[in-house]
Amino acid sequence: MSSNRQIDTDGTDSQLTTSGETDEAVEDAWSDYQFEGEAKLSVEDLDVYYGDEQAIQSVSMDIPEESVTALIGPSGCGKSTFLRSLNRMNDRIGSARVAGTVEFDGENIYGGRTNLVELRKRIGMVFQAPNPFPKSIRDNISYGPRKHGDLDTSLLARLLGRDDTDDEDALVERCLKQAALWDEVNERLDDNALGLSGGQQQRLCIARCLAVDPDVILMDEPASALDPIATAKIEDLIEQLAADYTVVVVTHNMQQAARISDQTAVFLTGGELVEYDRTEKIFEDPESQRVDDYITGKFG
Ligand SMILES: Nc1ncnc2c1ncn2[C@@H]1O[C@H](COP(=O)(O)OP(=O)(O)OP(=O)(O)O)[C@@H](O)[C@H]1O
Repeated sequence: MSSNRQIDTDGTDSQLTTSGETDEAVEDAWSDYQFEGEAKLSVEDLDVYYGDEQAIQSVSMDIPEESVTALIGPSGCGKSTFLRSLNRMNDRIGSARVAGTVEFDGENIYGGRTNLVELRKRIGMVFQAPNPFPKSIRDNISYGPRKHGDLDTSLLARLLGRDDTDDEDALVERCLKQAALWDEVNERLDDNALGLSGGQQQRLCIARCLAVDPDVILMDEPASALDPIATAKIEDLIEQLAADYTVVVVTHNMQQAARISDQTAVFLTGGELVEYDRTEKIFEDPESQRVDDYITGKFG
């Protein structure tokens, strides 16, 4: 990383990097966020590499249960990589290599015994672009539980008197209500999901994620492709979900992080976690000068 020396107004000198960030030694205390209650996820010394490139550097942080944690930082600082490492989605990228531990309810998900299907059922994911299946609204919800063997509405099940159609109806209604979509779609559950608006499709994807009963929902910029009204609905929904679920959300939108999250982690260039604290503290009185510069728009 190249840099230019500059003299700050307080007389100290510092380095300006090519990204516009001022070089500053990161203090561990800035990311040692203390909270009441249990950590749902506990990350310790996490490094992620793509080939020889390191995208996440020695990140440690505890994520409290039943709350919203926002991950913010400039483009390319590793937010999505970090998010994907929380349910081992990086395993799907051939060049990705992960070191360190991520404990989920006290169990290291990178230990040898992890069942990835079960892990991703309990730690679900919602992506930037809504990606419903090209199936009916109902089938989008029941697909996961059917696949996991929790719902059976087949002819054989009917013949054997073990038909779960009533359970399926109840599940579809519960999930669509939880995702604040029921009132808009309950008359057309058998219509193709691709006929919904972008915002409705994203809420359907959230409902689909809820259908397999997760504990944690990871969201990667879930509203960035949506208009302001659809975005507001997703933001309200995220806040409501935090009553029952642990939500971790990557966002480029700092106002959004400030509105919806309980705690905010700021990643900066090179995949470092620079500061992690209550959202109010991060936005009103951060410890790091670099975080202050980023929040006030001096770079990023
Ligand atoms: N599949 C991949 N293969 C190789 N390098 C990758 C891959 N995904 C991400 N990277 C690299 O890892 C670094 C972190 O990327 P990542 O997408 O995690 O950052 P980000 O903060 O989420 O960025 P953005 O805000 O632009 O989405 C970048 O240098 C990126 O080029």
